[in-house]
Amino acid sequence: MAALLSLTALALLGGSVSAQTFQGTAQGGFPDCVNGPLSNNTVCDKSADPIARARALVSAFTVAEKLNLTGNNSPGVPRLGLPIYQWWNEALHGVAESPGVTFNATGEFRYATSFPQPITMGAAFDDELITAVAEIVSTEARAFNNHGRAGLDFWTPNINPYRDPRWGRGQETPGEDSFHLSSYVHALILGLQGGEDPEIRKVTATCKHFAGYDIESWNGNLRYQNDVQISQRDLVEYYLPSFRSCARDSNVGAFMCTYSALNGVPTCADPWLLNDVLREHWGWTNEEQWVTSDCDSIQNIYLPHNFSDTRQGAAAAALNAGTDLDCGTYYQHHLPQAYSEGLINQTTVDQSLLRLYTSLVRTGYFDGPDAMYRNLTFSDVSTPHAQQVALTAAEEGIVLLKNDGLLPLTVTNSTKIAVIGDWANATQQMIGNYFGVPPYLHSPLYAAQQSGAQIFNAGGPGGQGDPTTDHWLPMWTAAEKADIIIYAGGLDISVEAEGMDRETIHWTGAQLDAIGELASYGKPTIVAQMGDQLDNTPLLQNSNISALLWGGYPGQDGGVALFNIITGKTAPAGRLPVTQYPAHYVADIPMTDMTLRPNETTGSPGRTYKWYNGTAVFEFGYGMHYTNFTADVSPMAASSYDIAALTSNCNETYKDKCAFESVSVNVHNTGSVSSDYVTLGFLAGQFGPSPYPKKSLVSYQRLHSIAGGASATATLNLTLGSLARIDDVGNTVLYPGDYALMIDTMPEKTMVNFTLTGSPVTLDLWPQPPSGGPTIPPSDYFYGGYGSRGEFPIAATTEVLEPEE
Ligand SMILES: O=[N+]([O-])c1ccc(O[C@@H]2O[C@@H](CO)[C@H](O)[C@H]2O)cc1
Repeated sequence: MAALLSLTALALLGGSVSAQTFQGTAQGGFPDCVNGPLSNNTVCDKSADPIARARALVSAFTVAEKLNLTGNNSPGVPRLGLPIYQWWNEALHGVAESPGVTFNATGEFRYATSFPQPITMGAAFDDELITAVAEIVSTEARAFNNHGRAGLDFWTPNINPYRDPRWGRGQETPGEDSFHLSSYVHALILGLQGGEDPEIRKVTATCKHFAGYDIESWNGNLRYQNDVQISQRDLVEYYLPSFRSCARDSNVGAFMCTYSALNGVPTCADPWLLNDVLREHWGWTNEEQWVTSDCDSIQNIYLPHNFSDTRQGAAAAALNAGTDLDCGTYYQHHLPQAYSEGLINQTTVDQSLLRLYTSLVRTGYFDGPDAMYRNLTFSDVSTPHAQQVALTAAEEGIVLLKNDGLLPLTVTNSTKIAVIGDWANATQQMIGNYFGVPPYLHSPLYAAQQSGAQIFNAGGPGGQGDPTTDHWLPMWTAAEKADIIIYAGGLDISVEAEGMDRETIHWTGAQLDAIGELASYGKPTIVAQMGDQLDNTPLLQNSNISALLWGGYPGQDGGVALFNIITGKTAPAGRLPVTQYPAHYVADIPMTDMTLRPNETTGSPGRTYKWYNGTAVFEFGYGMHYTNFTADVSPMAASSYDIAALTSNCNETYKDKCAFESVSVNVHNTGSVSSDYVTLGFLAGQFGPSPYPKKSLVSYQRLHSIAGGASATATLNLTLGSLARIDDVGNTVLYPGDYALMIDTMPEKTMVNFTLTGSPVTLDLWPQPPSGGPTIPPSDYFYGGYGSRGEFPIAATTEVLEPEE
């Protein structure tokens, strides 16, 4: 009879299998490659090829052991001295609490650096910053791993584009633009994994959620159940580029599929998506890189998707499609049955385990105590450098949206400032979701108090819905005593988070009432809008509000960053990474409409800056400075280019990666304040299939500290892919037509025109799904069979089947 072991029992097993074990932690330490049972196995031979090493290990497992190694709670193989291993580790914006990551209550490893949420770091438009952040995260992750407090793979980044302003997890992403996401994620993976293709991978990053996942719970549509309908054109143009960047261009170690189904097929059971697109079309290797399910999404293939009639059928469908690891227990429970029924074979199981263990080999897991990164300790965590980068990341991501000249604020000992609002004394709010324990949390109030000014503080109106006003009096008292009023408020993760989409993008609760009354004092008033975007129209229309800043979730030093910007210690240069829509947008289009272009039949006004046909409150890319800039583009090499010549001169395997032109942009600071400047390059033109995007971001570069009166040069590298558009079936095509390159936004600072001549050329032929596209009409967004068995949800079991030997 097969024995059932509880996870607790499995965790205890670690003590008997591992050379180094860490009592009370989720990880089992490293295998003993010197004296342990594996010491003569090739997996312990550092000079052997990583794949051969992993293959030797996998061939030492029995079938029962193999099947039991397919869940995130890996029990290891005690008889071989293979320790338990927890694959589920998180590090969205710093090493984060998760099943595989544990923080100590006191002493060493009680904290890790907590950077801003990606939505704030996205606003920095600074890829070098992102690599620097990721290098710190991976260093700290390694230090945690060395002490049994984290694994070696991390389920980050979340790079689903922030398509709809209601999405509760938009804060986890760098924004709405697919080119921006692709560039950002490349920089991030470089820092997390320790290079393009390092001999020893620092940590394995995981691009999630592949693909088309961006609804939590909206109008009864749950993420576990949704069957999103996306055309091939929209997939290639918008939903997939960031994932292509991960797989094809950044060599990321792992992917995660989604809870939802895409065009009728749950993504974790979709061989077209996981094999034809990911592995074959994007050249993601078969032996080294693995796909994990989302947590319990294998179970969702059975229910509520009803994609398989049996539980073992659901598990087999996922494994056979290319989902190598189950975050959950469905594989461990049901693959034995699937195996005995012949639904899966050993070759497929071996392939998945080979991918998983090659990834551990690549991180030096079997290389002993002298391996690279093993010397990292708690002294490498939260270093002065890490603290500085966390502050810089927050400063770079803050966006100035309105300023009548009040900012930067001069602060002296006699300045009287009221710091009011639900975010005035924000601590935990600043780090959003997927957090660890930060070394400190410096609130706006803390930062204001450090400035030497006289500070009067009051909490806010209870911004997320408190209907009472009996605690409002301190707001008026503080405002009356002060000369300047700062209101810090907005959203927090009590209303936007995983499992929770928003219904409104209005300011929440009674905040507008409170802000309006504060502004009516007639004193200079500044609003810091935190959390994700809200319709700020009322604040723009109120002439008593002098300045408005957006800060998102700015991390452990967010308050200091905000105050540094307000006082001009640091000049603002962040740009909105998403469109700020008017509040009626959410009534104009259901969240479940995945289409991007305006549509007269459905009434959709379109999505993102590329297609929205209404008037945005603030455009994607908007951001003010404390100075003025001009930007002049150097002439292109030609005014007309022949498509045939461009493509025949291109020797890349993937033609869209071929260089087109490097455009120099001379940026001149015409004011007196030293400031960063984000150079955004957009391409526009009426070519390819209509309706055309209004413009598309094709390159960006953040220039640093340009002194007043000085100039700096940005280089915008354009590729053939920058010029291409996507046809109706997803092919990437270069079309003849008139093109315009624009710098900056609102208003464009400069424009260069050029022409492409000749016949269209396909740069990338898209692999069609077997069905040839969506089978469900766009009006029927969701799978009809939801809950038809009446069994959903099934509680996840905490027991793991240990098959017989
Ligand atoms: O059961 N839980 O505690 C639990 C917690 C988080 C959770 O979310 C999923 O797990 C994350 C794994 O990285 C994915 O990004 C997210 O979709 C799914 C399940």
